[in-house]
Amino acid sequence: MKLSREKWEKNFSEWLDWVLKEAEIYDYGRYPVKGMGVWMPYGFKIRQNMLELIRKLLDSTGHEEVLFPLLIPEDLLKRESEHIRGFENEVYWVTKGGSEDLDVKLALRPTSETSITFMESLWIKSYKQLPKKYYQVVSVFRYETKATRPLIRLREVTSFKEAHTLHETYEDAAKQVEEAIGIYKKFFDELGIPYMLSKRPDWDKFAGAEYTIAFDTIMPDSRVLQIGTVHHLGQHFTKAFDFKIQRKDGSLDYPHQTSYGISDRVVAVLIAINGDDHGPIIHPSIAPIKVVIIPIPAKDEQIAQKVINYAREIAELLKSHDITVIIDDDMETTPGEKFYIWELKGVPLRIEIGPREMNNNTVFIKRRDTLEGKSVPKEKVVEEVRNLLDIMKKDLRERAYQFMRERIRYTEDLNEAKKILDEKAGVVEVPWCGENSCGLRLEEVTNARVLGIPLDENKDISNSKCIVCKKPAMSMLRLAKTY
Ligand SMILES: Nc1ncnc2c1ncn2[C@@H]1O[C@H](COS(=O)(=O)NC(=O)[C@@H](N)CS)[C@@H](O)[C@H]1O
Ligand SMILES: [Zn+2]
Repeated sequence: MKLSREKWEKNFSEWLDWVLKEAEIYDYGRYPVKGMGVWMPYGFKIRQNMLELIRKLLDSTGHEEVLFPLLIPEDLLKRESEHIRGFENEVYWVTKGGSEDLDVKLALRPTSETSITFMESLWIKSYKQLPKKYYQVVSVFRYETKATRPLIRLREVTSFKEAHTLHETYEDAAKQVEEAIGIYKKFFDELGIPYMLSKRPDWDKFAGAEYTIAFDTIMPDSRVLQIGTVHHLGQHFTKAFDFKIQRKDGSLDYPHQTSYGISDRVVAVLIAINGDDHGPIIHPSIAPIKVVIIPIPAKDEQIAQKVINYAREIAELLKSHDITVIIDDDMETTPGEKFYIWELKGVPLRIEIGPREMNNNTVFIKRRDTLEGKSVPKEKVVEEVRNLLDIMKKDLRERAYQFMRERIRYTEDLNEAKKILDEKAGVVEVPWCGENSCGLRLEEVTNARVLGIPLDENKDISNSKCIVCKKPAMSMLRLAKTY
């Protein structure tokens, strides 16, 4: 059975606002600072489970978690010229302490390359200490001037996981970029989040990077959201900090760096990616509640109490097998109202228990994604719940990938590219000569953003012509309407 996705697709931003508030995930728009919201308990748990997953992946690949100060002195932040040029319009400054003016302006970190490189230059002297792979999970602050949106475009990015690595050579750092891409692939795959991998064009790489590789996904409104980025920073920051190490051959040289980050956006995608008009479907990997048990009351008091006792038995059984479950035995609400709220919270499985289930020693299990249900004998409930959660993981991922694939189109006709992006958004792939001028021209003509060169597919374009200048195409180029 397919639930309607009318609202979800046609009015996605209203749908997201409605879900975040009604499901008590994240309260946005009422806290009296623009671009800053409040994680409420249920949402906080989803966020914690998501961060636990990325921490596991980083800790198991030699990364060490650290914590750097929030405030970065002006001269440090401005040390790398490209970096500050890219961020200067987005930096929040602290200029007073109490009633005193500070003699040095302090930035609220927009990201931490400068503070981390500065400290590394005091800690690291030799290639023997390399590679170093640090990460931190912090708030970063960016005075975003484009429309702020809950989780998607914040001014306080509260779940910013930034990794910063240090290497002897350019090649070592390039290998680290590949490792980081692998880690993010595992992370998004485990969460069932579909992604495209593109190398950003030179004019849109991270400020202070050699190159940027980005993970993008297509949201329900068919606009593209950048959900993670990996940057090769070369020696940009180590040169700016005059930070040299002794190399294997005894010479002194600036080490090479990478950095890679994800943010609250991952939670926004998790909530949105498999939603329908009843609400989100929280992926079983990070759902705080895997199963909600809803007792169906009987008229007779006696029987109603027995049903609740039987439901509690089932709950204990699931809990004893480490399945997070809750019983909604609130006598004030009807089963229908309970179905509504728990579908809105996106709990993957629901177990309905009435007098019939109690008498037959069965339970009735319903999937949140298809709302299909089936009766299961009590002794099979643990096995069946585990089995259904695994099936849902697979189905949710496939359904999300199908949604994304349908919105990637290829064309060699500039007008058609413009038409597609205007009418359907999504992603358009076109043959490109590799000249930046043609890429920038494309953005102008289509009023869309170049995502970059695809790294996850190689369509044969050997005899295609650049969609702008008709010279032989060197590669494909992706364009999209983005957040
Ligand atoms: N204002 C924002 N609100 C929510 N998420 C954001 C915001 N700005 C960036 N992000 C997310 O954070 C990720 C990393 O940000 S970034 O600028 O691309 N890269 C860095 O800051 C590098 N220092 C790597 S951590 C982006 O890919 C994007 O998914
Ligand atoms: Zn061209």
